[in-house]
Amino acid sequence: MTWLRVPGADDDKRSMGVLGVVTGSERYPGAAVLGVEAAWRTGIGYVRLWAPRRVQDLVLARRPETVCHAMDETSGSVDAWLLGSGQDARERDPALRALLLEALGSGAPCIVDAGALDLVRGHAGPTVITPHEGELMRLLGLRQRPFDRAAGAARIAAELDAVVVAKGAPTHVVAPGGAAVSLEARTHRLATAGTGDVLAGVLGALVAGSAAFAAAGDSLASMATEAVELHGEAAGMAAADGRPITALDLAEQLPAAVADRLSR
Ligand SMILES: NC(=O)C1=CN([C@@H]2O[C@H](COP(=O)(O)OP(=O)(O)OC[C@H]3O[C@@H](n4cnc5c(N)ncnc54)[C@H](OP(=O)(O)O)[C@@H]3O)[C@@H](O)[C@H]2O)[C@@H](O)CC1
Ligand SMILES: Nc1ncnc2c1ncn2[C@@H]1O[C@H](COP(=O)(O)OP(=O)(O)O)[C@@H](O)[C@H]1O
Repeated sequence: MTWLRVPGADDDKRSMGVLGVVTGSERYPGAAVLGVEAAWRTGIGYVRLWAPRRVQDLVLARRPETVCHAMDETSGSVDAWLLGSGQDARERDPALRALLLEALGSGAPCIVDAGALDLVRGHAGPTVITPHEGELMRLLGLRQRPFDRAAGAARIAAELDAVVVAKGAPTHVVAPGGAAVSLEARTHRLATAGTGDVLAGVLGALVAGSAAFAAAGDSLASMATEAVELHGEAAGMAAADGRPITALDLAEQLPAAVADRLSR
């Protein structure tokens, strides 16, 4: 079973999924580059990015096929939203807040990361959140380690009615109803900055590509599981022979990981 889409004669760029992305900031522009790169490399048809000009310029330098919008442009049509990577809620301006709330309230599927996690309670559509351990602690109101990440993820999934991807080693994917899987990546070389931003982009591509025919419920947890698997497989390829990897190395291996999965 795979959520990866292979285009056919009847497909076009829009039918392959339109992902709306609101990520990056003046402080963390690179997170937008990484997420957008990962979405393209996973096989999405169309990526639309809302971001400050500097972030747009950096994304376009790497991925000129991305369609960029100013923060005050109306949202238009997207199949799914990717929100929050490379943002800090404490530094959020009113335009960004309005855009995030509009996306979360739109009813479209949302992937919510990092600096948008504090707004997730306003979500109207099927939603996945991707907290790392520190972000999960914040959502749980915990101040001290150790704690049970799997149990914490299950509590938050039920409370928020959202799929939780609790990143780490292992990564726990928990559906709101409690169904859970734990996934070990092929390599611990993932312990490097920006690899979570890449995961969010992979997930965005899978959800946007699949939203037309499967929006909600268990499907979303299954998409999240496949995204974590693909991410771990691409990492294994990038880290062949134990070599160090950067987040972009990982993103560059995504097409090979996709092809490998489709050939099985
Ligand atoms: N190139 C770019 O643009 C990049 C941009 N990025 C963006 O940067 C933003 C900030 O994200 P962030 O993760 O660096 O810090 P933040 O969310 O403030 O949390 C830190 C607190 O959580 C805790 N903590 C516990 N476990 C942890 C874990 N596994 N990983 C990290 N922290 C963990 C830790 O506690 P400690 O372990 O120190 O006790 C600390 O208290 C975010 O928008 C992200 O998308 C990054 O993706 C990098 C590349
Ligand atoms: N030791 C490890 N072994 C395997 N995977 C890891 C390890 N440390 C981190 N990861 C994975 O790397 C990614 C890091 O994401 P995150 O903490 O959000 O970093 P960033 O915000 O810098 O992108 C997650 O997918 C996480 O599961």
